Amino acid sequence: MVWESSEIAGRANDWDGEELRRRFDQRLAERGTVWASGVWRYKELIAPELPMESLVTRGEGNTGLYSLEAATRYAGIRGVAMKAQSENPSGSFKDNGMAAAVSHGLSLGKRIFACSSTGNTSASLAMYAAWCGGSALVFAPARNVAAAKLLQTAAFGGKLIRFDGTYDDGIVFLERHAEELGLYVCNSVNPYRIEGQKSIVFEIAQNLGWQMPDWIVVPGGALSNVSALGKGLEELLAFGLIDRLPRIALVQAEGASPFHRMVERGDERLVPEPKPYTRASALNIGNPPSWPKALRALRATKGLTVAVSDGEIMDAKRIIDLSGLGCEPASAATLAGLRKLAAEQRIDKDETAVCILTGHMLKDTEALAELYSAPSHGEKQAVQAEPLTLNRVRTYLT
Ligand SMILES: Cc1ncc(COP(=O)(O)O)c(C=O)c1O
Ligand SMILES: N[C@@H](CCOP(=O)(O)O)C(=O)O
Repeated sequence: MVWESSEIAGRANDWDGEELRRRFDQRLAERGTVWASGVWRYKELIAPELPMESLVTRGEGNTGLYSLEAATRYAGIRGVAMKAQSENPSGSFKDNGMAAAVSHGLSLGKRIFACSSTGNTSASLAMYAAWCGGSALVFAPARNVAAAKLLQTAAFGGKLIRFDGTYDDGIVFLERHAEELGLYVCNSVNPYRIEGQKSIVFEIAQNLGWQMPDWIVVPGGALSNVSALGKGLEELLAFGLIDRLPRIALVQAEGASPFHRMVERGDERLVPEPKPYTRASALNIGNPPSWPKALRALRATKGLTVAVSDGEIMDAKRIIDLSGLGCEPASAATLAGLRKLAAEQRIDKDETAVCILTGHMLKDTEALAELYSAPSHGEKQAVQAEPLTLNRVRTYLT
């Protein structure tokens, strides 16, 4: 069973917030056990019904929360911190939700897990499937995906089926055929993905001594993450673990922004984008399945949406990369969006924000090549085999 927020809130009396806080703090020290997982530490709020023996963990979560001076200056607000989900074992935020979905599948006796993916969901799924001795079947678009993510998926033993179409087409296929094929679907249409991903805001709250920033900024594609973070925040408040809700800012890429357009127009229904395209390939999604949940999250937190161009995304990525943290393009949409929202005075200069850095910089090596392989310091070719001389080195110090 998966609880809806209202049911969770209704059960708030079953657990005392103080007692939960004490347990969660105590479990931080339990290294080497399942409680050390940044997901299962919060089991009571994620999947209380799952038997302990079906819980899978690769030590997901426990990711860093970093204040970034350069990002703060770039956004032009009081303070910006980055929650580095890139530090997860497969290198993206997907691990938080995938640990929960695969554990639920195992509890039902499932062994063949499947997903449609632009590459991060599949890498995460393949990793957990391998870890628990199951197998992963992955549908991935033939174009506009980052090669490293699919190689990572294959390296974990995932079986890849590349197809002509987008993530959205893969989801439609799974909806039609998963049952007859005996596949356990681990996309974020699976509610356990959302339950697991809530732990990202649980960790932020715990990290900050149960005080929240003014804003949580998240990139949006399929809209699973914004839905999960909104649900998690509502639950933290219902259990008395935090005393006020931060607002959510959802950032989409202009070429794949059907949800932002819907919110901007005040529509009640999402009109899918048939040919989504953005350089931030993880966000190439035109028909996000979780849009009703995302709308709820936005309303509950008095949130807002914004769309940014690929140029703005890549510019913000440089700031994050050169700060020493690094991320893939989709994650940099957060900082690009924050800067735009501050410039438009929709976010106050005196406010603070935590951006969810969803994926590791090595996930998209094509983006790294685009941004950084250009010759620097007047050298014709950075990789040319020139002799190493003092004069040459000095040009790099100017
Ligand atoms: C790195 C990265 N960032 C952001 C997103 C978007 O998250 P969501 O699809 O949950 O909206 C994805 C893909 O889902 C992703 O892989
Ligand atoms: N970027 C995602 C696409 C969304 O997938 P889902 O896990 O929310 O279904 C990916 O990495 O595939």
